[in-house]
Amino acid sequence: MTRSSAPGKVYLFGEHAVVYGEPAVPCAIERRARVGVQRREDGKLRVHAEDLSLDGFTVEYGGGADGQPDVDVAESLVSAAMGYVDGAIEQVREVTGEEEVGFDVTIESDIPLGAGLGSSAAVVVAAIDAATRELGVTLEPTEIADRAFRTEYEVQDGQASRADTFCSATGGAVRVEGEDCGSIEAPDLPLVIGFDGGAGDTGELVAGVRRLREEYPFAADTVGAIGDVVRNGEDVLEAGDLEELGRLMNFNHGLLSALGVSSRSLDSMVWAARNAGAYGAKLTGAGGGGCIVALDPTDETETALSYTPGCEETFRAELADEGVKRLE
Ligand SMILES: Nc1ncnc2c1ncn2[C@@H]1O[C@H](COP(=O)(O)OP(=O)(O)O)[C@@H](O)[C@H]1O
Ligand SMILES: C[C@@](O)(CCOP(=O)(O)O)CC(=O)O
Ligand SMILES: [Mg+2]
Repeated sequence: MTRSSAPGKVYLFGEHAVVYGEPAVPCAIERRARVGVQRREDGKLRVHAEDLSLDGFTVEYGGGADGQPDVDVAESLVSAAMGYVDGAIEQVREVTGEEEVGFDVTIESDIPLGAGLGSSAAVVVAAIDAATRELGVTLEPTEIADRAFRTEYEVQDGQASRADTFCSATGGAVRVEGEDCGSIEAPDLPLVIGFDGGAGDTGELVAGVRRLREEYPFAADTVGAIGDVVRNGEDVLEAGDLEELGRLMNFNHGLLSALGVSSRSLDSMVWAARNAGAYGAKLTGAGGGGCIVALDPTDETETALSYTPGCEETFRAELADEGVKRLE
């Protein structure tokens, strides 16, 4: 068994707009997905994902008579849930040249699913690293990031940026603009997360923004305005000015809201954080439901969020300096 872990992330700025070539700044956080992989001689792929919202299930497929998963839930649910792992293993087969190889894959994750903390990228990055090493191939984090991006790109129907996967593979704070990905310096950020217990469908939400952008020139301008906020934010981040950083995060949230990707519970949590004195707060990731990120060095935001209807969980997030990690 070969095991790897990879971190989730929050977006300080730039989600959605990054899909259209604007810059974005995600930061890796110490919540990880751990993936264990063991080679199988029969060419099948068997995935055990305890934490998946499908109630902990095991699927076996790839070598069966009809190639269908052997599991007693709707096919569409399984393919939605399995797309990322399946895609990661396809990348491993391609890069190692072992086209017929099978694996037992076990996934454990502290990252809520579909909540904007990048669980998909963390699972894909950790799976690619563990499975390639299981076959005796060690890839550089940038190569893992690239392969993981291709997986997200396919699962999200050709609508994905390199931001989540690069951030998860390399760790720390990163800046992504199109194919340009690099690490940046970030001060110690007092990140507080609020989670509404729900999830959004990344593919659907990205497609919704794309439609708006095609239909309304001012929606395209809104995407461009997010890019301007990010460009401003980069300088402010370098200067370590948390108050201004918070103001820009608030602005970024408003623009995302205009693009239709916020929700009632995300907005409630954002306002609870602001009223509690946070420097700023915004949704993180694809939106539709899931998590917000706020900046607050005091306990006020966490306390306020714990009393906010619609907020199921709140916690402080530490920046993860390390990206993909090789375990034992
Ligand atoms: N613990 C896990 N086990 C198996 N698959 C997972 C796990 N966590 C996430 N995934 C995959 O990632 C998908 C969620 O990704 P996505 O919709 O992009 O949201 P996010 O990346 O914000 O968490 C899940 O539907 C599933 O396919
Ligand atoms: C909306 C988007 O910018 C970020 C999605 O983040 P997440 O999967 O919700 O964590 C899509 C992308 O960059 O691929
Ligand atoms: Mg994702």
